[in-house]
Amino acid sequence: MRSRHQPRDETAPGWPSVLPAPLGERLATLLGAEGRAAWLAQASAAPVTAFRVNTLLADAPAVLAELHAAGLDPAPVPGCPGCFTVPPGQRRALTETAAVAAGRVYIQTPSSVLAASRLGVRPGDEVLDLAAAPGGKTLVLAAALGGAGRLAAVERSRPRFYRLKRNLAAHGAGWVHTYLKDGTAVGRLTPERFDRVLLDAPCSAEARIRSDEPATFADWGPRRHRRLARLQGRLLASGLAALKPGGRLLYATCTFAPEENEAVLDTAVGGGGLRVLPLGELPCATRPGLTEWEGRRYHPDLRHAARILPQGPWEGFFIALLEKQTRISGG
Ligand SMILES: C[S@@+](CC[C@H](N)C(=O)[O-])C[C@H]1O[C@@H](n2cnc3c(N)ncnc32)[C@H](O)[C@@H]1O
Repeated sequence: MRSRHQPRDETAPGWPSVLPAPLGERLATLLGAEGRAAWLAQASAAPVTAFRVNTLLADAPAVLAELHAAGLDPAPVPGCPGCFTVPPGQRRALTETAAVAAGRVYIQTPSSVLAASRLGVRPGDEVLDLAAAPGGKTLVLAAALGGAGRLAAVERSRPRFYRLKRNLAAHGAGWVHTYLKDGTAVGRLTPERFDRVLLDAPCSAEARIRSDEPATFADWGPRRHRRLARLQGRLLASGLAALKPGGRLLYATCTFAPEENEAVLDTAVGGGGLRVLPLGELPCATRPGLTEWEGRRYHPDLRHAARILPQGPWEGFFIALLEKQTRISGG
């Protein structure tokens, strides 16, 4: 099947004609020529098999011993504690291990683990995961709570909500409070309640495009960016409303589109009362958030956001950490 986007190979040498040509042009601008090549390599190959040891049920040395005994060769992902990869030929064997079946291992890209970790959940926090299914990041947040605090996970899609519940139960996180709900309503229902909010927003998933799976890019284009940006903006406003003053919200997507990232954040940050916090040193290749795109200027602090570049075990991601300012009492 051909994409409805007309290929223009002459403007993007080496770009497969099956993929939308404007996507190739945008990725070159957003990620650089090398970043686009790395994206294309990931889009054209089977995904790297990475996993996280689920510390709610097991610890890394025991799990590694178990996997070695099963004939697997896990290798650590530098800078992502508890994350490992297995060689490409071992994906199936990994999925068939007792460690996966019993929930000691969760197959997940390190970028996803990194995103959830950068929210900085502390034991005792009240935490909200506003778009939670299937629950990979909820599990990271649950582990960070260390048995203290409260975690609420919201999901709008009914089938995905039940998948989330099953996943949490199977991974020792059945205690997480789950809500089948539209996340855009949560801020109004629970204003200023949470210390930490994760918004892993529904997005156009440009980092998950596979050149041999037309469904992953069939709808790609400006109309989809605009539609998703409206939803992302409403979810972000809701998440921020649910945040206590002084609390933090981590905004993440697995897409590169500025319309779904900086533009969404710029609207919120422009409203005042928010800081975009530096993310600190990241263990993977990144590009800073944009402060300008296609003639539109964004808040200068959005440079503190990061695009994780597709490279090795790292999938493309966008992350930004926001802090809601505490109110200054009037004199
Ligand atoms: C990127 S996925 C989340 C992945 C998840 N955080 C993880 O790491 O496993 C986005 C999720 O948001 C859900 N979603 C979409 N619109 C929503 C809404 N209005 N309220 C709550 N969830 C929504 C989607 O069904 C999808 O499950």
